[in-house]
Amino acid sequence: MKFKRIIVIVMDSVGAGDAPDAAAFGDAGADTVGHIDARVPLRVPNLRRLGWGNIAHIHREPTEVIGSYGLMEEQSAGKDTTSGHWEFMGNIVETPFPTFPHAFPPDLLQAFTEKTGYGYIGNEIASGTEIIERLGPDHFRTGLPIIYTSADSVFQIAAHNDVIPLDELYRICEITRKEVCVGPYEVGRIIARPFIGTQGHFIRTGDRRDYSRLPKKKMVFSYLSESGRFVAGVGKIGDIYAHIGLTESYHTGDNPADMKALTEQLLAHRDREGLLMANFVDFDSQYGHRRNVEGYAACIEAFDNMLGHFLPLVQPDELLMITADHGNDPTWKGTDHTRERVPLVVYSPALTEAVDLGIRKTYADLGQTIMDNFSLGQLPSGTGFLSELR
Ligand SMILES: O=P(O)(O)O[C@H]1O[C@H](CO)[C@@H](O)[C@H]1O
Ligand SMILES: [Mn+2]
Ligand SMILES: [Mn+2]
Repeated sequence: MKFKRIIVIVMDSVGAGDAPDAAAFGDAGADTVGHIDARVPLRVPNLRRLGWGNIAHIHREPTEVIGSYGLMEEQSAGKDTTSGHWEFMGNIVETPFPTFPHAFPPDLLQAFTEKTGYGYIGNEIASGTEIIERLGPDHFRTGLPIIYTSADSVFQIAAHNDVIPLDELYRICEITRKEVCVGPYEVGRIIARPFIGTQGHFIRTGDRRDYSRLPKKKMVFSYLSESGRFVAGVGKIGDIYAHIGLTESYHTGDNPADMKALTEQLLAHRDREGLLMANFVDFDSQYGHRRNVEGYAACIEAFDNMLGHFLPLVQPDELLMITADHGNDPTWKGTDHTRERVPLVVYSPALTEAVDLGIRKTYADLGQTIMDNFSLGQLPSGTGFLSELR
């Protein structure tokens, strides 16, 4: 069976239990959904209907399953958003992007100052909400951007909108992307982290921007758009794929805005063939990194509720796939991502059986399924599951 449109939703960081290689990442035993459900039994009737009860470690509830379901393992040498998303679309990241466990070296910071004209404060491994509160007074006093990183390959630049206007922050990030973080310092992403509010009550805004490094391998988006299909990204998708191969991009601020844009774009593309892909980032940025179990649980339940309104819109010539890019167990040590298998559920009203898709050996199986659906050939990695669907 083939479909006219494929819809991919990435629940950012919603992992389903430690991957076989989790120990190498210090994450043996991590389980984002399982540990949340153990603390806050999840009410997720729609995800259950799609098969979540068979793949995530959640409490039992009698449910009629109408979706096909499986787990996917990441092959890429990294557990960040970029490597996960690129692998979905056929680009396994073999050489890890550079990380800075001791913060950024002096020559890199010197280049930052020379190229952008700005000094900096910070230069730490930090959690973004914590560092802006701690360095807020310094930031206002000096007018300098706050620079920090994490276990991920990221160069994050935070600034209050009243200290460095948004356009200026974006300009600094663009220069950092093109001229500072180059060569051995070519990080996965430069991230603009604008915030507003007053000391003790700072709020990071939805104007965050991710500046991805350029992928060196061709991915599914390009095959699709070169064959005349539309490729519409919602949320961070455009940024994550460095805006390559997309025909349209709809940047959003939060999960409800993602669902609104996704719904609007689905309805707007009913006469076309192509791909609609959305990243829902709140799970990760608002709750996973903050190690907020209750908030994470509520966010999953709110997503499930929105999904309940979205599912009836999906037509028989459309295929919906819902997955995640890595874990971020809110009960785990630290504040970073966790190496986990990710859940995969697949739904179309045209399908009549709930098929167990098993444990997929690479996220690229998702992209190869899209390639097969549109007869676009074979990616360097990935085994499509289109022919397994019933
Ligand atoms: O603590 P905050 O600023 O949310 O940063 C987090 O967000 C980054 C990108 O997902 C991660 O690398 C992690 O550092
Ligand atoms: Mn992510
Ligand atoms: Mn993250």
